[in-house]
Amino acid sequence: MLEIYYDKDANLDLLSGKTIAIIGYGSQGHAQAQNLKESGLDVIIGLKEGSKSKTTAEDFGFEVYNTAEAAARADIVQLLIPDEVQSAVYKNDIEKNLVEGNALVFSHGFNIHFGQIVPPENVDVFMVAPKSPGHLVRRMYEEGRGVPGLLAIEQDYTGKAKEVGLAYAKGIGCTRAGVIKTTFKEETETDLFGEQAVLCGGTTALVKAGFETLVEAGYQPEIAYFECLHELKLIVDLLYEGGLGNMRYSVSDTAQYGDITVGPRLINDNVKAEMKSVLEDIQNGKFARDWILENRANRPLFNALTKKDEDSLLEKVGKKLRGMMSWIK
Ligand SMILES: NC(=O)C1=CN([C@@H]2O[C@H](COP(=O)(O)OP(=O)(O)OC[C@H]3O[C@@H](n4cnc5c(N)ncnc54)[C@H](OP(=O)(O)O)[C@@H]3O)[C@@H](O)[C@H]2O)C=CC1
Ligand SMILES: CC[C@](O)(C(C)=O)C(=O)O
Repeated sequence: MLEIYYDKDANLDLLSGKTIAIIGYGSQGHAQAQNLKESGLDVIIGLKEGSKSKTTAEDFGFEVYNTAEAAARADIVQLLIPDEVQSAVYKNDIEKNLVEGNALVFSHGFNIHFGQIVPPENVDVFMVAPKSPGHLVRRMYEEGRGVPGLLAIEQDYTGKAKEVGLAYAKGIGCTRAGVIKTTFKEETETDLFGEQAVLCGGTTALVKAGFETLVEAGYQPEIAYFECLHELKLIVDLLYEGGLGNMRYSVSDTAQYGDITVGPRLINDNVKAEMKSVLEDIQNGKFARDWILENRANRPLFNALTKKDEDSLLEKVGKKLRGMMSWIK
């Protein structure tokens, strides 16, 4: 049954007098730390020796410690470093500094769900996962808005993990938009599926295929870029604001006819069967194993495929055209 929580359901006072260590000051780390601080909470930052993020965190007024010391000083330790390094950092710096009744927090369930981190039984383990890139977690909070989030409780040693988790979600602004209760398994599998099949992988593959089809047919790359990438943002804004109906209200009837008759020719039963297979690889641990091994091998596939896209005509044309639009950072 759906459990969804808003500001009125969360009590920030549960976090007063507690020190929250944010480990990592990247996309999620800077956003969650800054939002929590502006929500009136006591936040410190934990970083590795020689971290590039140290000065940025200090410039915002944070006290920065090495990872182990930050964990030792905190009641609540939120791991916001990349998933692929969390297990080693946890083993080296965090595990020995957790004491009874502390909370270990995540924003994605990968390492708990796939057994890469096994916390002691005498701490709370929960997840507050914003459904948004970190920079928008921050921007929306600053604008008095918020992004939705998910809350999952893996261990409730203190008996207060859910209330503390909701307070944390309120501190970063997620209860303004709605926080849904889930499990580590559901968050991990749906998040990986979403980023692979739709949000990142599905979208970039669709954009590239559309751009290449037009360019290979002899059309100007700049027009193909505006059509297949630039305008996508404007269409997605309409979907975000009011669903399919809102987008279809704003586009021409000609576009809507093409949308409803031609879209399903492309995203057809074969694509859905492939999506199912992608989901199975997530559920059976194949994707997790591949990603862990890819990192142990120093990312040969990750680097080669990223470089190929960086060198593509789509990226070169986009850079040139965006350079003419001063409002795009
Ligand atoms: N990115 C996002 O928007 C989202 C992320 N998440 C989850 O949030 C968590 C954090 O992800 P994200 O914010 O993308 O992470 P980032 O890649 O942005 O994290 C960068 C930070 O981690 C530090 N770091 C990098 N490598 C190491 C290391 N080996 N040891 C110690 N510190 C290190 C960096 O230090 P330095 O500056 O020195 O390099 C920097 O402070 C993950 O669990 C992710 O799945 C969940 C929802 C969305
Ligand atoms: C879509 C990518 C994401 O899952 C996110 C921003 O929510 C991520 O892990 O970065």
